[in-house]
Amino acid sequence: MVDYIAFDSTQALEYVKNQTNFFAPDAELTCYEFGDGNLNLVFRIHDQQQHSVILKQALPYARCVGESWPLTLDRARIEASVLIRHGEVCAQTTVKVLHRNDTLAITVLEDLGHMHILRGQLCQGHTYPNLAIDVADYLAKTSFYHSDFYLSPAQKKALVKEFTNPELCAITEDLFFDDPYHRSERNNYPNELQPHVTALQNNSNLKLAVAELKAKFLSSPQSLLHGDVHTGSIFVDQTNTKLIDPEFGFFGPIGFDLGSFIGNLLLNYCAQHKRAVELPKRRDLHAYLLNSIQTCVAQFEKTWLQLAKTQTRDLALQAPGYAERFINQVLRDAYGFCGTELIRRTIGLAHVADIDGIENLRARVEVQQQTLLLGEQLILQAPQCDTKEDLSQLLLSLLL
Ligand SMILES: Nc1ncnc2c1ncn2[C@@H]1O[C@H](COP(=O)(O)OP(=O)(O)O)[C@@H](O)[C@H]1O
Ligand SMILES: CSC[C@H]1O[C@H](OP(=O)(O)O)[C@H](O)[C@@H]1O
Repeated sequence: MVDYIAFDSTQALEYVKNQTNFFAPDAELTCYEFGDGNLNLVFRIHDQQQHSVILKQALPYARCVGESWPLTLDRARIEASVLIRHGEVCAQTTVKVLHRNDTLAITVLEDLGHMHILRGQLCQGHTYPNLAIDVADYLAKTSFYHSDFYLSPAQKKALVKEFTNPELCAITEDLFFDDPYHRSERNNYPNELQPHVTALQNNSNLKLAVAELKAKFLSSPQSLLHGDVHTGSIFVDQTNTKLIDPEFGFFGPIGFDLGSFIGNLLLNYCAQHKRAVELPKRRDLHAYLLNSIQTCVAQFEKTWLQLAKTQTRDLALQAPGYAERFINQVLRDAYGFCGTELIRRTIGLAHVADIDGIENLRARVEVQQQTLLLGEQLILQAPQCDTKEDLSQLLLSLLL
């Protein structure tokens, strides 16, 4: 067995040439690294006929920080395994794994280069008609089929063990639930925002509500999550949607993935206020984003309940009304987690291009104030909402 080494482009090319059979033996191959995420290397290897594959390799540290932030290579095993499992229940929206090598922390993936990363597209004002339904379908199927409703207790427990992901979960625990609410060296925001950050960090009701959400994240192994459903982890075109990058996957609260997704749509919604977008176009984008959130939540709930009605295997969980009660709580959780995504992307370590791309400082700070306030109110008020209609009303009232 070859020990781990971090590849350069030549080594990535040699690996694909010698250890896989994607290309003919005499193919003339080219390789380059183009990863732009926070954590890993991403290489594209292609021949002269436009056939290509992606080789993703984990580094023993977080790429965005460097060797001072060591990070487990096991994340490559988690990522490939989540993709395979999610692909088994929702192939249409999951990037295909073509090859894996857990020792080298390598996953070879289908190349989605003909599609686009959603975040950049939304920033440019492009819209995708199937996005909301596709993401809802992915979230409903992947979460239902890995939950206690479907798996036997023994299967579920074995999977919870297989997908224990302590180091990556610790990043989420720190960045979502701790750093923004305390002084932390990792926090990152302009001085102009300090009064708002101070108010947020002194809000004891907010901290209590965040504690509830963190406790849920720490100890609710409801299903196998993607763990990082932001708009930079979604490839889109006018017909298809593909999720990538589930290295933060673990058994956690189902609402976390849905909340992260709608949080990222809302970050873009708020940023559109200050982009150089003319009013009619901005209204259209806002309507599209709001409609996508509502459609995604409604479709997620509908698909989940249909699956629960027809495919629940656990006897007690078949009790009439239980699935409805369960999914209602998942939606409340989702809006709360959505609030934590809004806040951590505004003042925490990892920002989003939607906001950071606004060049004018005053305009950017105004958007940051809005995302902080929206996040705060969602976290505080979602637990009081009884139905998805109440949650939707809450969101609409906060966006007025
Ligand atoms: N299957 C793929 N096809 C094409 N490009 C990809 C693929 N997977 C990743 N990429 C590119 O690499 C970038 C970083 O990938 P990502 O999985 O998000 O890395 P990280 O884990 O470091 O965040 C993506 O933004 C995208 O541009
Ligand atoms: C130091 S990890 C910060 C942040 O990065 C991850 O996103 P990605 O790897 O897709 O860029 C994840 O959201 C983490 O919270």
